[in-house]
Amino acid sequence: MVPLASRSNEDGRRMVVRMVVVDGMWLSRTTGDATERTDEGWRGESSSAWTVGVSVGITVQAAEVAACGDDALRVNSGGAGPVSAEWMVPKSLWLKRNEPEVYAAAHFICEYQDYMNFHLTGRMCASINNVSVRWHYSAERGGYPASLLDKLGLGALLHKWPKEVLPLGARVGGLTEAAARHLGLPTGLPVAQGGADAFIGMIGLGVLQPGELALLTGSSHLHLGVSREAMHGKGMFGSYADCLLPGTHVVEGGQTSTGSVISWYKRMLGEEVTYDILNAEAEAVPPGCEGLAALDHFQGNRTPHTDAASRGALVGLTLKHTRGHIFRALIEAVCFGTALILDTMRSAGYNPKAIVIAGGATRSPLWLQVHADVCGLPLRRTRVADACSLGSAILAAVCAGSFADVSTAVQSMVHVSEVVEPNPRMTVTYAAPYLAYKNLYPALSPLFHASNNPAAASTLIAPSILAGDFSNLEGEATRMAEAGAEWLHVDICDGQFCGNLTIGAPVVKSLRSKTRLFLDCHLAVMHPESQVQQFAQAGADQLTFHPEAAKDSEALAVAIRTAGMKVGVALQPGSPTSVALPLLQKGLVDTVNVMAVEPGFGGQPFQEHVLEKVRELRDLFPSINIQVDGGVNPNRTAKLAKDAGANILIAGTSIFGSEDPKRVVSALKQA
Ligand SMILES: O=C(CO)[C@@H](O)[C@H](O)COP(=O)(O)O
Repeated sequence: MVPLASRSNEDGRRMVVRMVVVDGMWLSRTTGDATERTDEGWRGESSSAWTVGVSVGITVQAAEVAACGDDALRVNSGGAGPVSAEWMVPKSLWLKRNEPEVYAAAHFICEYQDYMNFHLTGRMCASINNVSVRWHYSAERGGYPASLLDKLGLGALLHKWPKEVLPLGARVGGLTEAAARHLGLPTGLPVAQGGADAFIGMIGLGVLQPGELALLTGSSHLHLGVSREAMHGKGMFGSYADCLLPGTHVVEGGQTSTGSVISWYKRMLGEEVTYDILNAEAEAVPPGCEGLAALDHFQGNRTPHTDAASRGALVGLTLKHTRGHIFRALIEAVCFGTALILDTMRSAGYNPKAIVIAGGATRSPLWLQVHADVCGLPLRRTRVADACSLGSAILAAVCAGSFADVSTAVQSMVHVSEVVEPNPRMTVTYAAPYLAYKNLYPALSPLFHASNNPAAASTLIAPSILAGDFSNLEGEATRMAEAGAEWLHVDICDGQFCGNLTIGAPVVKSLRSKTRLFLDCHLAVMHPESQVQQFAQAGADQLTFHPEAAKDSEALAVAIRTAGMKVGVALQPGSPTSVALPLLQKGLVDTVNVMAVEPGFGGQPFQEHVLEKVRELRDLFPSINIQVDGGVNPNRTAKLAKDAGANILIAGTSIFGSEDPKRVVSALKQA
């Protein structure tokens, strides 16, 4: 008998957590009463399983992982993040936080694929592909990411993750008797190590050489390029060392909605309108669609902007545009999105020379040609359209000994069927519409973010609780709600960034349970990145920080948004707007807090020079929230702030100091 960590069930029966399985989107655990290890593996059946949806809570842990700043996060957009909630480390962190007993008792934590291999062969091992791509593993840096795990308090994972990591096509083992019986296959049949579908698709497309890029198309586009060197950069994922073949690296980009946008449009037009009709109409439309541009972000953008709130758009419509124009504009937008991903990879040092394409987009000659022309690169198609299945067959053939290695097998089993050459003249023609496409996201992004905030158009009042009675915060919050305020402004001061020491996340958590007001938490603190998770868990609605105090403002803004809060950026009276502009231009900010007093204390005089910043910001960003904070009163300064363009007024003394806060809130709104 092998002793395993165990605990008791409610009914007193001993329950053994044998392993926790990280599947693509979920977490499951398998438990069993039998603990005997035999030559065939663990004896005993799974007796229960649970699953946890990614959306439920792992996003909070994903943001926490992204914010920890470890060097292993270079594969996440060069360290700028985010980290996907589907990846191993955030899921493990979720488990530790939410199911600490299961985490502690788990003997193995692994991928579903490792779990299947374990049941097929009795051997617990991981795939080099999964661990380099989704577990922050790097053979050249010592394997599993020990320092990242250490920072997150997850050091124990090093003993729970599989000890062995096998290359693609390696023999995991032979089918156990039980597995062979279950599957109706011979005992001992070799089981080959595999990996994530799209990466195995690279093998099926024969994309193994540096400079080659696989474009896997379907409802979304995935761009996977092979590189000789490691390279990391903003706006792309990877590179992942050895995830395909030893000694090479893979860079990753992606578009969330591509084929899905095309099929959405066709669906809208009814069944009688076929793709052949639409392709013919689109072919008759000149490149650039006579000024009609589209944005393909119907379900957000994966790279390079990594913005789940971004949305699709059609811009430049006139009465001359036809359904063929719109169809072509959508096709072009998807291709421009791919070109932008390739340009982003180029700026990180990766220079693709050829694209090998698979999937639905290959069925439209027009779409193929636009891809080639816009990207200025030849597109190769291969004989077997299902690249992922062929890739698996290649790995099986290598494992069975039919070929010496993956490269040799690819030479025999993958065949190019067609090369679509770019037309250099068309590549030049597309330069202007491509530029128009690139300008769409920065121009529209504030709208997409503001559309989450329908109240942005009218004046909102945010009483600053700093002027309230701290011995009765529930009563003060209720008083402000009754007075007609929509938000409650909470100043978090650490005694270092500013002179006062106020309150932190635990108090916000208590307030959250007592009020439905929008909790607008202003971090006037050093190291704001360390506070994101606490405030998300406390129930803050918006988290505002001072860029000067942040290690990486962009990463912080992404982490706040990923954690489910609105992003605020605060400018002290002496801070220029340039401190916030890069974040605003990238659409990462919901609210700018223009402080009219020094942070830390209420009751200071209003500094009128800050109004110039409000005017400048309102001109540049018509849809964002602009707050003016401090010294705001109904007599004079509220009107100055509103005339300059503020739509949220933060006022402490004038509201809490009044015997009739309702009258003051109403006067501030009407100022
Ligand atoms: O952020 C601050 C101070 O740090 C402000 O929120 C003030 O607390 C506003 O209060 P009054 O100036 O209206 O008293």
